[in-house]
Amino acid sequence: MTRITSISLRRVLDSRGNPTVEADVLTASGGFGRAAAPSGASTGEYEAIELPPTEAIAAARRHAVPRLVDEVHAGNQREVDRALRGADGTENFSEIGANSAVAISMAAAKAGADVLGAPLYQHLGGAFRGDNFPTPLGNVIGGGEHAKEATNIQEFLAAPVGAPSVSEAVFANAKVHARASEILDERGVPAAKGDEGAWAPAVSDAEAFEIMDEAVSDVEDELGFEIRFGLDIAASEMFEDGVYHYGDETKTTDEQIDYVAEMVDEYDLVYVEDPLDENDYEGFAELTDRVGDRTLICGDDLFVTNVDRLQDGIDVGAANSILIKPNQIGTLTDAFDAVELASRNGMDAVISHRSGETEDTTIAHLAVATDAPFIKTGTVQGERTAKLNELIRIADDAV
Ligand SMILES: C=C(OP(=O)(O)O)C(=O)O
Ligand SMILES: [Mg+2]
Repeated sequence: MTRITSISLRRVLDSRGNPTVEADVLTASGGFGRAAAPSGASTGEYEAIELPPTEAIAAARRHAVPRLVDEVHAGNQREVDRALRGADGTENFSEIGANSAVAISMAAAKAGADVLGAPLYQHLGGAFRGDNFPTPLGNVIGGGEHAKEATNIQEFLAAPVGAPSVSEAVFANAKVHARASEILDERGVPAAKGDEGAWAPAVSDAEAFEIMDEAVSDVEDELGFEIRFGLDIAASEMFEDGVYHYGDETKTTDEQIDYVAEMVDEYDLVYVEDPLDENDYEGFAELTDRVGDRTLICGDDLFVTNVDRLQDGIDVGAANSILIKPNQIGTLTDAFDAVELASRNGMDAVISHRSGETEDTTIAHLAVATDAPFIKTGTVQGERTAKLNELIRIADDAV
């Protein structure tokens, strides 16, 4: 029933105005799935390879489509993803591009769900999923690779951990985003927006901490449930010549660990992603040892959704959570394997968007299917609200 009968690939626009790969998958019984690849700006050194979309599409048509059409079943995700890996033949999808691979992998999952008449999260996660919902981590203030002349730290993320429902959490983040804008106005600081819709003011990191703290407290008081915040430091982007660069200032690794540990305690941070360089497993382990009992230390560029890198991290105690971005590794199967390895080792798996996105909503379903404690998918802006609104629909049983 779910035998794949056709795959179409095309270039569509992403949120930065760049082309990306979109895939349509059709099955023998009329099942249909469509998905598009996202794209990172602060990419990890060890991510699977994103090819220019025209090349990725041509290579996938030549190598992958013949191995999939009439050969595999969209309902059998491992079969689909094994065929994609076989067609590519490299470790990092450098032949067909992780962008083509992930678009086909996700479109096949949707086609499989369509045949079953089930929501994607149920197809991916089973009948026992859908009672728990991830807390959205909302990017409110940011800079780094996502905006020029703004904070050094890439993302300041609101985390409405006490929200009674996913819908109230989503609206709480939007209120924190709006309140941050008012505080910036009060301080006379103009702010454009970065790639993910976060405010990108020309303020120091110290001032951004203060603004975030105030915005979160104000909205917490107004709504009456706990809201905390977290960070994506994206430290690999700051690391050069053995030190971390904060504008004109630098920090050694020991100073960086002390700084992050101090911020965790001063601001009661609930989440810290990539506090250290992507090659510094030891530094991650030291920081996790110091503050991992009271916050999530999450590896994004560190693990790149890759089970081998995750296993290396588990072996030395680096981080207590992993960020899952399907396009970092190329298929849903690989992403699920990373989630499973993490959870078998007592680590949380946080599902994430990329800074370049489309209206695709797969990650909302993935977060529910994997019982993720958090999903990182922005706060406002159409390509971000697409996922947040889908979460609201999933909770409402309206997908
Ligand atoms: C979402 C992120 O940014 P990008 O997609 O640019 O890697 C991130 O670093 O977590
Ligand atoms: Mg990151």
